[in-house]
Formats: sequence, structure tokens, C-alpha cells
Amino acid sequence: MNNHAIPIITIDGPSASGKGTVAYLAAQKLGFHYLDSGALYRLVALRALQDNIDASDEMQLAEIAGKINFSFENSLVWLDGQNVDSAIRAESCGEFASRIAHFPALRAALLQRQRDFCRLPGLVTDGRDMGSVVFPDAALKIYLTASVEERANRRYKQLKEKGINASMPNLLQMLRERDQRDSDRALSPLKQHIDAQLLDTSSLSIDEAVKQVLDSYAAAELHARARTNPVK
Ligand SMILES: Nc1ncnc2c1ncn2[C@@H]1O[C@H](COP(=O)(O)OP(=O)(O)O)[C@@H](O)[C@H]1O
Ligand SMILES: Nc1ccn([C@H]2C[C@H](O)[C@@H](COP(=O)(O)OP(=O)(O)O)O2)c(=O)n1
Repeated sequence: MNNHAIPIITIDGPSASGKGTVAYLAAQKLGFHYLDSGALYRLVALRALQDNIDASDEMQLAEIAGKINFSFENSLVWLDGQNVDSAIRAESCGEFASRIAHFPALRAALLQRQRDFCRLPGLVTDGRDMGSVVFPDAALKIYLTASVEERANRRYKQLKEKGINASMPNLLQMLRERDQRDSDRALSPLKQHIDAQLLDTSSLSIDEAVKQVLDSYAAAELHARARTNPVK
């Protein structure tokens, strides 16, 4: 379970909002560990696609989630010792991940594996349910978003930089469908929870978004300290 002595910042939000970029940079600045929880769902999706597992086979998917042998090293994602970073970043893999992410047994199998990333001196993590389910005691919870047009634009540029062809109308449609699927599921849906601070980055640069997270964290820390050591 979460340990109050270990500070955690959770950054949840929709696809291509910049969660991963902002969470990673905030973790670097603070010297904290970083967990990209979406990568775990993508790893399960990739292995299922490789093994021809049906998207409706909850038990097999949960078994994969409990067993897959992965690591995050040198800013890359490894599966059974193979670099699968590009493979899991494909839109098709993200889409499959979103289609299987509603299964309770799959989410349960990933729960402790995600919590195991919580280590001193702290953790910054991004996903859909980091603040609501996986780390409910986080020191700071952010709901990071941007307009769907801006997100499609960001994803388009990101894919282009990697030499991957994409069309804006297709990306817009895929993002809308993924948002809807991730928000409509019964278990751990994508939504801004009451205790999460909204950070709309539609007109913010990456540096400005990171600064806002760090400022909010400093304020949350001050507040927590004042509560534990009230001035007499
Ligand atoms: N505030 C921002 N302004 C402009 N581009 C951004 C911003 N935040 C992120 N990006 C870019 O958008 C793309 C998607 O970001 P990413 O972190 O992969 O999103 P997510 O993890 O939410 O899917 C990346 O190329 C990233 O550099
Ligand atoms: N904590 C999480 C993280 C991801 N998921 C699911 C739902 C998402 O559409 C997919 C892929 O997530 P990921 O964060 O990698 O996707 P984006 O980078 O935001 O496009 O996995 C989830 O259900 N819960």
C-alpha cells in the first residue's frame, strides 16, 4: 500500500495531453522515480497481439499482466530483454490497450506491480487512475488535459518526428474514440476527480506546464507541513 513517508505526484488525463512528458520532467527536477502506467497496459496489449490473444479473453489477458517480464531502462521499455519502445508507442497498440483496460482482472493484476514503483525519495506517475485508485494518498494529484485539437496536433508532430505518417482527421477521430472509451468504462474511468487539480495545457509550453506542477507540489508540501506542525 501507499506509504505516507514517500511523496507521490499523480498526473492523470487523456491521450496526448502531455502527461508523460510533464511527469517525466517533473520527476527529473525533483530527483524522483517515474512510472508511465500506460506503458504497462501497452505491454500487455503488445504481448496479447503477438500471441493472438482475443481482446475479449479477460483471464488470459490478466495472466499476461501478472507474468510479463518488463523493465524501464535508459528511457526505453523492455519486454523479455527486448527493446519494445517503438512497438508499444504505435497508435494501434495504444488503441488495443484502451480496449482491454476495462477488465477488472487485468487491472487487479497490474495494481501491485504499479505500487511497487513507489520508492524513496518519491514518485511521479501518469495514467488514468493513478490518483483515484493506485495511489489515493498521493501528495499532489493533477488532471492534465488540453483541447482535443491541440492534442491531435501534438500527437501528429510527435509521430512525424519519429518518421511515422499520420493524418490529422484520423488522429482526431482516434483520440475522440479513445477518450470516450476510457471515460465510459465502469472501472477506473478517465475523469477529473474531486481532489485533483485541473491543469489545462492547451496554451502552455512544456516548461510552463512542468513549472505549474512543481509550484503546486511546493504549495502542497507547505500546506502538509503546516498541518503537521501548526504554529502555536
Ligand atoms: N504543453 C505542451 N505544449 C506543446 N507540446 C507538448 C506539451 N506537452 C506535451 N507536448 C508534446 O505532445 C506530445 C504528446 O505528449 P505525451 O507526453 O506523449 O502525452 P501523453 O503521455 O499524455 O500521451 C509530445 O511530443 C510532447 O512533447
Ligand atoms: N492508468 C492507466 C493507464 C493507461 N490505461 C489504458 C487506457 C489508455 O487508452 C491506454 C494507453 O495509455 P497511455 O497512457 O499509454 O496512452 P496515451 O499516451 O495517453 O495515449 O491504456 C488505463 O486504463 N489506465
